[in-house]
Amino acid sequence: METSATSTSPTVLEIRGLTKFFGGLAAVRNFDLTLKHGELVGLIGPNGAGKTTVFNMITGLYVPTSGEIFFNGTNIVGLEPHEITRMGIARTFQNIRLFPNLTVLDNVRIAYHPHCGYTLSDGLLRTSRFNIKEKELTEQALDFLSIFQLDRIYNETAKNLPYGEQRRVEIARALACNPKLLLLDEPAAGMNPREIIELMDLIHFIRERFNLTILLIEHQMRVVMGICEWITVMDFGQVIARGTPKEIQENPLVIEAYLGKGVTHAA
Ligand SMILES: Nc1ncnc2c1ncn2[C@@H]1O[C@H](COP(=O)(O)OP(=O)(O)OP(=O)(O)O)[C@@H](O)[C@H]1O
Repeated sequence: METSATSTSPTVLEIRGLTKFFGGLAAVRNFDLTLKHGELVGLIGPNGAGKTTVFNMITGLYVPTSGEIFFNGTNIVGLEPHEITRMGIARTFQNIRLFPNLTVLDNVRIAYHPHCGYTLSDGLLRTSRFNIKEKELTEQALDFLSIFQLDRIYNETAKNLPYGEQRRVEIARALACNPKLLLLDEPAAGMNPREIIELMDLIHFIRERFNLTILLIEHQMRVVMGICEWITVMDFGQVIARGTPKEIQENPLVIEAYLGKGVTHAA
């Protein structure tokens, strides 16, 4: 399978012994993962396996009970979500979290605002600096939208878009933060077959265009098996298998984890 990562690519993310308890429940236990620059890796497992909890710990929404998460060599455990975003980790959510009543353009412009270059008082007083910077921001956001072929619908209200386009806007907004690592949480959920094919092309495209490393949670096996170079499988909070898509499809522990729970689309 085509990959932009090689065995000598630098390590972007290294997770060691990551554990999260909610009361007596070990949602994630002793989780390890290493991502090399440019890799596209899948994280799969039955419902409740602990995948989103891993994402929530990487992005600082949950503080791990124990364990370490190194991003480009820095342990990011204990940092605030906005600090982690600023360091270069972006994510999308299982349920799309756009601002439904804002336009496509404004949804993306928001991602640029921490770097907008004007102060609150500039904004309140509508100074010339505010006007110049806002114009620059709009042009930058429109250029960015054109990369995703979303410029033609820049003025549409987000909630009125078809599901697949909302996902594209959400991915564009995540990339506007200029991340080095992108975490995608079930991007194909709710998509029709045509949207799924477009999504697979988009994920390949953004990896190359933005020189990204991507970690993907996905229940749609067609997507995971079709685009990921490596897959890690979780069940009941623990890693039960790692390997290539082919190895994972043939792994008896994986088949049992899925079939045992009545999910028949794993193989
Ligand atoms: N904030 C929380 N408080 C208590 N329990 C939680 C919390 N978040 C997750 N859990 C529990 O942790 C376990 C793992 O949940 P998680 O959402 O990480 O699974 P998942 O693999 O992402 O599942 P799915 O594929 O259904 O999204 C589940 O039993 C879940 O109920």
